[in-house]
Formats: sequence, C-alpha cells, structure tokens
Amino acid sequence: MFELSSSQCAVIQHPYSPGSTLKVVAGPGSGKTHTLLLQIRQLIAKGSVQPDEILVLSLTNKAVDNIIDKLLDAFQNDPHDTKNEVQINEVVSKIAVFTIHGLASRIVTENEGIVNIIEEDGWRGLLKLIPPDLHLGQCQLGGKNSILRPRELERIVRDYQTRRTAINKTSFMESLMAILRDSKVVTNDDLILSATNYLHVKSEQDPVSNEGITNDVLSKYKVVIIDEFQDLYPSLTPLIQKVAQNKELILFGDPNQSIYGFLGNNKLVMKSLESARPSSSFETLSLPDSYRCTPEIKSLAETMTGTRTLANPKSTSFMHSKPPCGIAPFFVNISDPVEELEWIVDQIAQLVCCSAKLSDIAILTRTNVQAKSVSEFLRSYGIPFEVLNSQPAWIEDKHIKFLIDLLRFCTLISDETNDQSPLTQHRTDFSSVIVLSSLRGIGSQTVQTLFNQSSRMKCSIWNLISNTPESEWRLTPSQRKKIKCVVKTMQFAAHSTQSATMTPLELVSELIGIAQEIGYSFEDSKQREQKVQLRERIIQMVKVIKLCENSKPEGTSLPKWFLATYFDQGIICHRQDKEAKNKQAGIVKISTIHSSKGLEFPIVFLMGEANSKLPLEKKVIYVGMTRARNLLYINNLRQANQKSVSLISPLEFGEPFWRYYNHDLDRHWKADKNQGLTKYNLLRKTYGLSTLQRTFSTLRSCIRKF
Ligand SMILES: Nc1ncnc2c1ncn2[C@@H]1O[C@H](COP(=O)(O)OP(=O)(O)OP(=O)(O)O)[C@@H](O)[C@H]1O
Repeated sequence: MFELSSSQCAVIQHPYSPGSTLKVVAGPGSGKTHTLLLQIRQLIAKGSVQPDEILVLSLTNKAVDNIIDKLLDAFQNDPHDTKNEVQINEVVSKIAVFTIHGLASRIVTENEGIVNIIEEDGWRGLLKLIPPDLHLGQCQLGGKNSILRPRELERIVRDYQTRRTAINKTSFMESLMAILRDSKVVTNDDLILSATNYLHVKSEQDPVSNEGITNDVLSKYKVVIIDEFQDLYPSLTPLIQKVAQNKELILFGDPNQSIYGFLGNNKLVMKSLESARPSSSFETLSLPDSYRCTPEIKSLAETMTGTRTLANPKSTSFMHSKPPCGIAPFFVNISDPVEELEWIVDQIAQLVCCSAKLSDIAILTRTNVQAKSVSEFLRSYGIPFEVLNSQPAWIEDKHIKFLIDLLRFCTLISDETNDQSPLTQHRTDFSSVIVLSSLRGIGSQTVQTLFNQSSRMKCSIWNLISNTPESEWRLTPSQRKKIKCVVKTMQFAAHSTQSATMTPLELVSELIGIAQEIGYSFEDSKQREQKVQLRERIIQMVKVIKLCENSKPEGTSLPKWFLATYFDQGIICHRQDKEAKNKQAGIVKISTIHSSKGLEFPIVFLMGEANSKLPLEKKVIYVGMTRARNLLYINNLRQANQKSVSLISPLEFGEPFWRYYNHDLDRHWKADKNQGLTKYNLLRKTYGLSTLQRTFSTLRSCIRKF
C-alpha cells in the first residue's frame, strides 16, 4: 500500500458537515477514485455516518462499475480494521452506489410501478406503427421507400410534444402520444423529472416513515458523493439538488475530462450547485499529484490539448509525480487503416517479447465501429482480446433485450388482467407493439391494423386481442391465427412468470420457451460461436436475477424488482466476471476512449485523429492520452503528412526503460535480451506476422540493431 499525499489526506480527513459542499478537483491519475474510496472508509471508521447512510452517484455505468470494483479492496486493505471478511462484505454491501438514472428509475418504479425507458429498440418498434404514405405537415413519415430511422422518429415525437414543428395534429400522432403516455414510456430526461417530482411530493408528506428508496433519499442518507462531477448536465440539476438537500455533498471530478459536453454545459450545473448553499459552506480542495502518466506523457497531453495543469492553492506540499521514463510518446502516421492495424499487431508482438504482458496493452478508438474492426483484426491474428463496453455485453444483446421486453409484457398483462382501472388499462400498449413487431410472421401491417382498431375502440391492444372475438379483428385469416396463438401463450405466460415459487433459472427458461412459442426467432444465433455467446449471456441474465432475488424488498415481485433494477445489478455481476477474466492469461483491451474513462493501462495505442481544434474533441484526446501509464502510441491517421517521431522498436528501448516499467507495475524484472528476440520469432510464427511486408522490414531493422 502506498503512502497518501498531503492533498489526499486533506480530503480524506475533511470533517463531516451536514449541509456543506466539498468539491474535489483532481487531475488524471491523481488518485481521485482512490481518495474517494478512502474517504468513504474514513467517514464510517470515525462513526460520522453508518454505511447505509452513504449514497454514491455517478452518471456513467463505467464510473459506478469502477467504484463498486474497488470499494471492497479499499475496506479489505484497511490496516486498522479488525473485521473479518464476512463483516467487511456486509459493510460494503450497505453502501449505495448507483448511476443517477439508476437511482431515478428506482424512485419512479417504487412510486408508479414499471416504466418503460425508451431506447433505440423502442423507437424501432414504434416505427412499425407508421402507416404507408403517412403525411404529417411537411414531413412524410411512412411509405415503402421511407428510410425514417429510430432517432428521427424520436426527434419528430419530441418536436411534436413541444409543438416546435408544423406537424399537424393528426389522429395518428395523437394515438402515438397516447401509447407513450398510457404505457408510461419515458425518455431518460422524463425519468429524471419524474423522480424529482416524487421527491418533492413525498418530502411534503409528513412524517416520512415508510421504507423504500424514496424515503432513504429523503431521510436516511447523510452523505451524497458524486463521482465525475464534470459529466453532470443541466437537466440533472433539480434532482441532484433535491437528493443532496440537508446532506453533505461531496463532488469529485476533473473539468478537463468533461467529454459529455454535448449533453449540456457542466459549468451551469456547478454554478447552481454552488449558489444553492451559502459560500461559507462550500469548500474546494484539489489533488494536483500525478501518479499515473510518465512526465513525458503528461506534458505532451497538456501541450497538445492546451490543458492547464492543476495548481494546489492550499497546499504548500511537494507535488508527487513519477520520474521521467526516458521514452517519449510516439506519433505514428500511417495513412492506410489496414497498414495501421498491421503495425499495431507487430508492435504488440515486440512489446510482449520484451517485458510487457498482453493485458498491459489497450487500444483506444474514437468509435464503436473502429473498436469492432480492431477486434476483428486481432481475432484474425489469434491475439486474445476483450472489448470494454460501457454496459455489460449481455444487456446490449438484442435477444436478451427481447426476453426483458417479454417479461415486462407478461408482468404488465398480469397487472392489466388483475386491475381494469383506467390507470392500468393501456399500460401494455407499448410492450404489445414492441413484442408483436419482433415476431416472425407478424408484419408491420398487422401491428398497424390492431393499433388503429384499438385506438378507435378506445381500448388497449391487449384488451382488443384478448377480450374481443377474433372475428372482429380486421385481420386476414392467417394473421388472426398467429395473433390467436400469441394471445393463448401470453395469457398463460402472464400467470406463470409471476409465480412466487419460480427460481431465476426457471424464469429465464420459461421466457425462452414463451418466446419460441409465440414465434420469436433466435435464428441468427445458429452459428456455434454465436450460440455459445448467447448461452453465456443468458447465464448472465440468470445470475443478475439471482442477485435481484437476494436484494428484493418484501412485497415486491421478482420480475418487477428485476425490471426496475437489472441495470445496476448487472454492473455488480459484470464486476464478478471481470475478476474471473483477469485471472485468465493476458488479453489485450479494446475500448472507445469514452468507455476507457477512469481506467489506466501501462501501454496505450490511441487511434484516430489527435490534432483536433474543437474543445470537446481536445478533452476526449486528453482523456485517451492520460489513460497511459508508461508508453503511448498516437496513431494520427488523418495527419499523414505530419512528421512522425522516429520510432524505436520496443526491443531497443534498453534495460533502464524496462527496469522502470517493471518497477512502476511492481513486478520483478530479469533482463534477458536474447530471450526477447527468440520469443518474437516464435510469435511471428504463431500470429503469421511473417506474411506482412511491413513487419519484415521492422523485424529486419530490429534484428540489425539489436
Ligand atoms: N498516494 C499514492 N501513491 C502512489 N500511487 C497512488 C497514490 N494514490 C493513487 N495512486 C495510484 O495512482 C493511479 C491513479 O489513481 P486513480 O485511478 O484513483 O486516479 P484518478 O484520479 O481517479 O484518475 P482519472 O481521473 O484519470 O480517472 C492508481 O494506479 C493508484 O493506485
């Protein structure tokens, strides 16, 4: 365990003070996350607050993942703590760590039941409702050749809601709005707004006595810690203010790493948080140290992006920084994308022949598409890799998404069947559209006809198909037959999936069975590799349902609790898997820069243009560059005419660098030049590098100089 700097100690020892705000401004690699974790530990150790009185929030899953990942370690490494492992686990499990949207979702679900947070899939489902050749004012939405995309429909709906466009008030748009309203379909912004309203309404009801997350937020939590404050955007401000009311608010972040500026101006949020409390209760501390990047990397990152280094106005102490490593970051200008990837593979081969492990290396890209092509390229060489997603992969899987939609549909049907009040009626509409439009043999036309007929009859789609005789459905005989089969299965499923005695595994098996029975096709997972992947993701889903089973409050059904919390619970499982993966032999990490935020790697290859003049882009580049501990390669693809820094092969870095490298990573190091070269030759054979012209020339020059 390392010694804490005086700036870190100042934050950790900061006394608990209700109603105050502490803002900790910390540069990359200054130990922000580490300090945040130790501060939580200290607050509990001093008895200022109990573990279940601390709420930690962040905007991204990645940041939450990172905190959950390290929280247990921080407590286990406390030399003064005499608790055993079980007791430590218990303490850590009481600390609430959520994304802001995860917290909002829990509050809203607790108060009004299941809500549908609409994402791309949801909009895609709604697109199926649009009749051919539908004209709305200036816009033509439907038609055979319509290329309306989910995002465009989202924009049209938003504009229509706010009456910003000249779209006529048509019965179609009104029915679409009704579906969204009655099915409680919300966007992320709506979710934040509703959660804020519930907190306002509940805080006015006296006394606050009931159990649940809303009351925990209002009366139990004493300290609210927000990590990565630079990611907050204005529409979150009212919720944060309400959540932090009367509590100590601690904000950690780095304005230079604000890469979500496109969501809104973070400075406005910080201003309103500052002005909400008297200035005497607002304190700013900074962590100016730099434990991660070599000075070579840090100063290049600052010069290239025009970032100002953090000063520590309050501290007169020595600023901690790593000593120089002697190797400056490399600029590599390769104009051909394939050549660029070939070059990276060759460098990886050389690096692992020296002292690096495959798991030390990260390739950071600007886009997901670029990350995908890098992963395909590495796969073709047999190089093991892992793509770091901002969300656990199972949640992103379209088949799993369907199973979740199906479970939501079953649960809502069950509610609608048991409660025919106007509030519950129509809640199934959105799910009906999403589920029906994903089934084989049920085309957009069938969904549109049912939607139009139910709108005219002023009943829900489910009500229409489950309660009226099939002869009244305006469908063809074959369409009727299919819908009849869906209704029959779903009526049974609405009952079976809600059974209190069902185990998580039984629940998922039941869902898969229902999906197949109603005509959902898992067919694109026919290939062995995809089948294995889907099976693994289904196992993930079962694991998360198991976690939900353990944390489920009394009186809430498992499906409902899962639907409300699977996102956050999924992150916990993601962490357990990561631990298992880390134990495997080394794997190269591939990630977009956005998903790499908060992480660090000994060696980073940064792909894409690095010389942008746009302020937001500069911040993205800054984040990418500062993920590297020791070696940074900037593949400045679009700047092919810019002069490259002359490249040195890793095999030529020399002993002092590799000694430095191993010391930095706390590894034992044994110099052996020849072994490195032999290994490189072996790798060339294994990965087929010898087929590459370029590699040959690098290799030849490398052998000559060795
Ligand atoms: N006092 C210390 N002495 C030595 N190393 C430290 C110290 N504090 C933190 N570190 C190390 O510095 C590295 C960066 O720490 P951490 O990830 O907490 O930084 P961060 O400020 O959260 O970075 P970023 O803002 O880029 O996410 C980690 O490897 C951590 O173990």
